[in-house]
Amino acid sequence: MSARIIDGKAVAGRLRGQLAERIARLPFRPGLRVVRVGDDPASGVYVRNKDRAAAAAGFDSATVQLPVDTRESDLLMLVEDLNIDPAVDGILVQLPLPPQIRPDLVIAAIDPAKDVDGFHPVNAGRLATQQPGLVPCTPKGVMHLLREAGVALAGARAVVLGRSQIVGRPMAQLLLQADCTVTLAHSRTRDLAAECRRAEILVAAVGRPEMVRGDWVGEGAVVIDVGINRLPDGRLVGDVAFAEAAERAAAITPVPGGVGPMTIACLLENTLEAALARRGTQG
Ligand SMILES: Nc1nc2c(c(=O)[nH]1)N[C@@H](CN(C=O)c1ccc(C(=O)N[C@@H](CCC(=O)O)C(=O)O)cc1)CN2
Repeated sequence: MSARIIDGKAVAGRLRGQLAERIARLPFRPGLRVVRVGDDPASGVYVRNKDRAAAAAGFDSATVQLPVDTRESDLLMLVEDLNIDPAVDGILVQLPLPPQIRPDLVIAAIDPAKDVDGFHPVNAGRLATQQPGLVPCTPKGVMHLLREAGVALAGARAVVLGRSQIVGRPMAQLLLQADCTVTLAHSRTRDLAAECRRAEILVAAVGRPEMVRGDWVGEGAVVIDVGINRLPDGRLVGDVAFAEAAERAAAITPVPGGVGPMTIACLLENTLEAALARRGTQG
């Protein structure tokens, strides 16, 4: 089998276009503030991409750049300022943070109504209890992709590889809400390859370049690669060995051009949702 490519770049472009049309009809511009601490080069690319996409869709977007030796207390004060700023609808603190700053503390300091990353414990709890709230952008983007690709979700055996707070766990919750039968596999799972092979939908989110080999993929599976790994030679690869997996999968996302652009589009979608919810309007 040679897999159909699920084009995240195209789906993200359409979603951003729809958001731009909705924003053009609003009497205000939703405000997004991205906070970047330090100069991690990978984060630099993402932050620039976010800025560009946000501006093109009509958001009032700005990045606050802080030095790498910023104190945790100073970052917490900035978050508090953004929490009370009426022009700000969405706050995103770019991860990873330097070691002197505890990410959990910073995430918990963000007003849940402005937590467009969906990482705050209140939003994580809402997702786990099926209440409306802001949903983490990457798993939300994966659900958009699966639906756009026409993948039948109800009853499907889905395996999520990776149990991180920001991708694996919320991903499993969303698939469960869509009536998949979900397995959350991780580094302590016995016989990971066999577990993955049973999946009709396989979502790889481990952050290990090309860890998922072709023989980990069941014939006809849908493979979603969340990993974005920069190799020493400069190439960007996912968590899945693409060419091998594409031989067996029915459909697969590429890296780049798969889940990454969807993360950015869903950040914008969350910012619009947060802006409308804060004003008590549907838009
Ligand atoms: N606060 C957050 N920090 C981080 C998150 C997050 O969701 N919230 N996720 C990742 C990085 N990330 C978003 O911030 C992200 C990474 C990559 C892309 C992307 O579009 N990648 C492109 C390739 C870009 C390139 O050439 O390097 C692609 O896959 O096509 C978007 C978002 C960690 N931090």
